[in-house]
Amino acid sequence: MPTELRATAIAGVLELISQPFQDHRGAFLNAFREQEPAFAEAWGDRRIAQVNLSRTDRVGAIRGLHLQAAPHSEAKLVRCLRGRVWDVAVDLRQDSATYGQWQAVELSPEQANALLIPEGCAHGFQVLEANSELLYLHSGTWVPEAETGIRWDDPQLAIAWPLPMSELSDRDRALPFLSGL
Ligand SMILES: Cc1cn([C@H]2C[C@H](O)[C@@H](COP(=O)(O)OP(=O)(O)O[C@H]3O[C@H](C)C(=O)[C@H](O)[C@H]3O)O2)c(=O)[nH]c1=O
Repeated sequence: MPTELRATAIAGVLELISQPFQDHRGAFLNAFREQEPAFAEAWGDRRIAQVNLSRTDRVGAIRGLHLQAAPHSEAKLVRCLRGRVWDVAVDLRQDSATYGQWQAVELSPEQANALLIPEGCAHGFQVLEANSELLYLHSGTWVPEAETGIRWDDPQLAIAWPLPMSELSDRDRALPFLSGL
């Protein structure tokens, strides 16, 4: 079954929904296939420069909202391998009609979905099930000096996180508000 591509209200922020191949042994999923139309349309001719995994244990924990500043902007394709997360993209492209808007999608292995966060959009997520694990495909390499982001609780964004925030890194606590960018 082909992967379905679902657009959101933010240009370039796309949900990809796949159909795992199930049999008596378990399941098999095409997590990325450059020649499949949905992936070709979503990822285009970007390269896969880096693949990351992260595990976040506590329900309610938030990571983000992060992006790399130009010229190190990168796209991310994010998939939940274990547990369940509420995944958020925030449009920070100055010239975008949806600047300052956010979109969220629940990711889980059961839903077999992934979220594409394009260059210029910040990414973050909240853990809905303990010990949730994410897989990231990055179109660019990590450049620590280019790392930036905005506060998860920015009043201008008013992101409707589903749970009370239970854990946050010191770095994320110190991120600026949109008004401070
Ligand atoms: C992103 C990254 C980090 N690191 C090192 C830096 C730290 O020593 C450690 C944890 O990094 P950090 O606290 O930035 O991890 P997260 O808070 O999960 O950040 C990520 O989570 C948000 C939601 C994202 O979208 C990005 O993928 C990324 O910013 O891994 C690396 O070695 N390579 C990397 O590519």
